[in-house]
Amino acid sequence: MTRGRFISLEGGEGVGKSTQAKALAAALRARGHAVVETREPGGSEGAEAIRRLLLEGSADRWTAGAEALLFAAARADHVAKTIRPALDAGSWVVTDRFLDSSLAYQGGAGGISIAQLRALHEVGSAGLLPDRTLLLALPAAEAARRAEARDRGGSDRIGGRDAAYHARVADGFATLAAAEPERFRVIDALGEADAVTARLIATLDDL
Ligand SMILES: Nc1ncnc2c1ncn2[C@@H]1O[C@H](COP(=O)(O)OP(=O)(O)OP(=O)(O)O)[C@@H](O)[C@H]1O
Ligand SMILES: Cc1cn([C@H]2C[C@H](O)[C@@H](COP(=O)(O)O)O2)c(=O)[nH]c1=O
Repeated sequence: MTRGRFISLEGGEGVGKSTQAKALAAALRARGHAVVETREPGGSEGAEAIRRLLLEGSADRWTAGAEALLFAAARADHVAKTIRPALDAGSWVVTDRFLDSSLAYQGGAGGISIAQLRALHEVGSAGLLPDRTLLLALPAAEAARRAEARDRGGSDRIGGRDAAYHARVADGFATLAAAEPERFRVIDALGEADAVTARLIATLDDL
């Protein structure tokens, strides 16, 4: 059995990852692939329970270190219970966020070192990386407009952090993409959703 392909969608709040994860999974299925569509934090029973701990409650519920550990623990369960079994069965896996979200949010924006976050990922998930990471790029004002129209002021613990935090997240993603051009593709997320999906699909030809 040929191992499946592992694709992650990344980017800040409101850039269209969830919309595009669904559309990309549908487009891959239409091409005859078995596809598992998943998300982080979450994607397995244990990780969905940790998601609630991470995204609900007061802003100061966790220290920065505890938050990083919880994301790594959720990812370890997600990888063991959902991602690796699907890849081993030959399915494509499309995930809405993965390790790079921890590197950009808890690392670039939150102050935990990238080396420590990668070490946690090594312990929890044996360092598994996507075959391709699609970073959706959108001007901050448009991303905020879309997120606001969707959430109507009711954002979660992390989405509700201030604009300076989210600007550091965006810078963190850009730095990660520049450092790993083989794995990352930066996709213009402006325009109609269908046009964005076509851009995403075009970056997967070699896989
Ligand atoms: N190409 C698009 N043009 C206009 N609106 C869009 C487009 N893609 C998605 N949206 C809308 O923007 C909002 C945010 O999209 P979505 O939830 O997919 O983003 P996200 O990156 O997953 O956000 P978050 O990380 O905050 O959950 C949704 O209301 C969605 O319907
Ligand atoms: C995986 C991951 C996520 N986050 C943050 C990013 C968002 O604010 C939330 C998830 O919400 P979404 O609507 O499902 O995108 O969690 C993070 O800070 N670190 C991570 O590793």
